[in-house]
Amino acid sequence: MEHAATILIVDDDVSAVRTLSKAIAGLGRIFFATQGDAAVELARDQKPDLILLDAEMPGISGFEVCRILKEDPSTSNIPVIFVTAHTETDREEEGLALGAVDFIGKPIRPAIVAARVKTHLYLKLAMDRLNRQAQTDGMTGLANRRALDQTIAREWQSVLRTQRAFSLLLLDIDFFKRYNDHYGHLMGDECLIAVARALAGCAERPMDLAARYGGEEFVIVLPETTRDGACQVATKIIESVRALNIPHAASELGIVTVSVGAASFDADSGGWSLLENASANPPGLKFSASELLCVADKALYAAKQAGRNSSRFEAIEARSAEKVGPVTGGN
Ligand SMILES: Nc1nc2c(ncn2[C@@H]2O[C@H](COP(=O)(O)OP(=O)(O)OP(=O)(O)O)[C@@H](O)[C@H]2O)c(=O)[nH]1
Repeated sequence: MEHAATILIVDDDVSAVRTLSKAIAGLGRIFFATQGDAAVELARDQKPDLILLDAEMPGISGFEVCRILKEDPSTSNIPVIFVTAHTETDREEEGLALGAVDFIGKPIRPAIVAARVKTHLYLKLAMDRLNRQAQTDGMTGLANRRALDQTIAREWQSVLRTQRAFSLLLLDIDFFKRYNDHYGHLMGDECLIAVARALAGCAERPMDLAARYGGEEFVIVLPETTRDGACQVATKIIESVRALNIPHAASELGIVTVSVGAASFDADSGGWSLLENASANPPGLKFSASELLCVADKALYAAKQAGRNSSRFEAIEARSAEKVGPVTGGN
């Protein structure tokens, strides 16, 4: 859902803040800072949709604020408009070279400020919408494969840096071909959407990510989660899908079920010893996040072999699947 735009005004002159606020009233929620360091903090915390930034301020200058924000991946996409009395060409060039989208001269002309802010807010919100769409699976609303790959790559870097546990679940709807054949593809799509909704409800922590991997396969990314935690989520997923109680006349189980393969990179799963063997140098590590996904795939295969509607965990080194949690009934 689209949120109301937020605009940060940064100027050490309070009367300028007031004039700018008046000029852009009605275009979004406005908040302000009168110093550069407070502006950086607010931008990181609030992620405004646009910043009107005074170029000359005591302490950290507006140019320096812009440089800091553009170097930080969490704030680099926030458009910055410089507002300054120094409108010489070389100053303007310098500001634009730092990544600002526009340059407005003082004294402030309210109609010009409002028009430019409107344009840049429109572009920012449109870009946000496109980015969201590019990361979302159109049918289920879950993260798509691109978002999944990006998340895994980012989290994997964090695992190597912090040596925090990391787990992946790979899951697949049981006998889904038969479901499509029996009920038709439209009902198949409805089933995928319902299962996806159940999965989203199981990935509860803010850092968890539920994604559609492709077809009727899904992946749950569980950062900072050990093998025990991953196995608990796997069990919860199986129970949640069973609780949907979607009839599946072409399955021996009578209802739609899923099988889950779990893999973890943590102290118990041999992950840390792999890191140590890489002579404390992560680039030397002969193991990658995609290999962890292969381990989860092996575990999923084992769950399918064992009769479906269940989860299996596979350790990195031993590569022998173990049953991770009893799933009662229907099996
Ligand atoms: N309706 C629908 N079906 C899809 C979609 N994506 C993949 N499928 C179907 O999912 C089915 C997957 O079949 P299989 O890979 O043989 O797996 P399965 O029948 O679930 O069998 P097991 O995984 O062994 O339990 C195929 O029939 C695909 O056509 C989709 O977006 N919508």
